[in-house]
Amino acid sequence: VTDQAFVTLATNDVYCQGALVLGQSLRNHRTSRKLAVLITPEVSSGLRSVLRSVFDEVIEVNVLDSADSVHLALMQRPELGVTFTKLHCWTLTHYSKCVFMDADTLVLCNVDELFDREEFSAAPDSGWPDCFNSGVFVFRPSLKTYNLLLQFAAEHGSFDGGDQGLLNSFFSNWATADIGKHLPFLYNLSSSAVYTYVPAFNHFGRDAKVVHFLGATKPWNYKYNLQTKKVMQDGTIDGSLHQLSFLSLWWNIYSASILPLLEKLQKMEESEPEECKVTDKGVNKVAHSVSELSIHFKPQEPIPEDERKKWEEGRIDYMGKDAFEHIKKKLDAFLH
Ligand SMILES: O=c1ccn([C@@H]2O[C@H](COP(=O)(O)OP(=O)(O)O[C@H]3O[C@H](CO)[C@@H](O)[C@H](O)[C@H]3O)[C@@H](O)[C@H]2O)c(=O)[nH]1
Ligand SMILES: [Mn+2]
Repeated sequence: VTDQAFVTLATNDVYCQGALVLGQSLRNHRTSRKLAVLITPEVSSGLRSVLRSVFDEVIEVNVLDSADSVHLALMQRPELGVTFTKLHCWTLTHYSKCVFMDADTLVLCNVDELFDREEFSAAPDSGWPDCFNSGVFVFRPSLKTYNLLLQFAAEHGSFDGGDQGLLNSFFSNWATADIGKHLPFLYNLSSSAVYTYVPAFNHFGRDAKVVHFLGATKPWNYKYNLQTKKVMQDGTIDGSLHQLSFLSLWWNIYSASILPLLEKLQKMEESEPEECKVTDKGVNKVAHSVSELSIHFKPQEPIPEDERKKWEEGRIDYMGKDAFEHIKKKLDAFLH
């Protein structure tokens, strides 16, 4: 089926890691639909090429690129920036129907049956079940809907500051109008909801189809040991076993399928002539994103506190001791 697609969004190299795992999980479960990812100019050239090896389409959108008065009204509302970006999925009019999935979701099985649903279908939000969660939804691309959404955003904003509030106000009859547009919660199981109703999770959880790592801490923020293949718990993680098994699954896909792609990219970039390396901003950006990940790998010698802090704050000395070569060596040490 070429006129239907799963669509996700990544506005930076870090969210790209999530998008890649999601895309890979859809491939692993043999989706018959196309895979598309929306990116913004901030995404580095290196990660774009990695995205292209998992997705059928990598589509750059600008954070604000609507050419009408709505655009101007939205410019006064910078806080709606990321929200606006998700709305771009309605512009993919070369598809007749799509399923949007957040970059922090993961499919556990083939979910192509979602395309039997109509716009606007979504699963209840675990925090307020009369609202849907906007991490997984079925929609029909349409410039008309897109423009109505922008206009709505400019006029009413979003009650939660994000796309979820906006979309719930726009598709305001979702809660009551048509039960066919209520996706089962199993299609958007928030990993945190697992604790709020443990018996239900124990009873129904085995049928989960999509996990959503909603909230501030994403899978890529946890530590993972590539040797033991375990997500490391060090006190700060409120460690439910179920949560941990979903996290392990995310990291297993990441280490088995995504890290090799990143490594291949690094090798290719290293073989480029030296002048090229210095001038191509993409290389540094990839080094940056890889280093962000590598801080999660257990260092063989403890990193002095101020060094670690520098890394975590993204202040990386590319040309000096944190140069690409060094970061790569560190990665290799954990990979082999
Ligand atoms: O800096 C960012 C932030 C978000 N995203 C994309 O936007 C999605 C939503 O952001 P996320 O961090 O996943 O939000 P959640 O923790 O899931 O929080 C909720 O609130 C968001 C804002 O309303 C909704 O978009 C989500 O669907 C909803 O689950 C991400 O998955 C990405 O696809 C980016 O690309 N870059
Ligand atoms: Mn999310």
